[in-house]
Amino acid sequence: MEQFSLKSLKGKLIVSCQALEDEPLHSPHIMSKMALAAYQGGASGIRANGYEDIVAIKKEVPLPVIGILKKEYENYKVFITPTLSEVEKVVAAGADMIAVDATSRKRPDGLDLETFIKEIKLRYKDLPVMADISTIDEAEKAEKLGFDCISTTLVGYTEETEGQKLYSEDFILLKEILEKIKIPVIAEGNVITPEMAKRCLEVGAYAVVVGGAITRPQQITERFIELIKGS
Ligand SMILES: CC(=O)N[C@H](C=O)[C@@H](O)[C@H](O)[C@H](O)COP(=O)(O)O
Repeated sequence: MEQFSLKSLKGKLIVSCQALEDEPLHSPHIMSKMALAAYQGGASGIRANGYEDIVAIKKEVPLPVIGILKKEYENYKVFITPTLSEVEKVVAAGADMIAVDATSRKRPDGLDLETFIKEIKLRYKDLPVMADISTIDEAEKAEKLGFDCISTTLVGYTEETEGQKLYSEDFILLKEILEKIKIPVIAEGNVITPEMAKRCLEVGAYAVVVGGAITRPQQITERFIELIKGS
């Protein structure tokens, strides 16, 4: 595959293919087939978690992979590619871009975000790095620190943004971030319908990531159940 360029994702759908250990579809083989299905459906990129899943997906589809490694450290809330050790594994797996937690929360290795991104850029000069954020302040900081793009992945998943959904008030937070940020802003998190994905792009998102609504059948089933119960 030719050298990855972020431009290939402009205006496009990225499908997140993830199943954690406690989920029924947890398996690199299954995730690689999910990625293949997403590819056949027209996805332009894949977001994937963990060394084995990334390796399997890279073998299965000719699409760029945004790699992460979710790891929980005791007493820390940061879990998406939290330290350089996880970064190293995601890069070794062959990810075309990596995504890391870029919130203002404390990191398990004690590095501040500035040192963390500097170190990543020093070690992997040409590797694009996506900042997973939850607030406008975090997006602004990430842009200043030299991240290549922003993703709204953590909106609603930090203390500060608890209860918030990306789609709240017709994507108001996304619009506010877009007003302030010049680097590409990717809409991600709780985009659960094709209409919502379209709306993200309409308001100016560079690309849109959809996960559970495509690749987590338990979530899809729950949505049906929620609607039909009581009928
Ligand atoms: C908060 C968190 O852990 N987000 C993760 C980040 O990689 C994934 O579990 C999500 O599936 C992904 O962000 C896409 O979002 P959604 O599945 O809502 O379309």
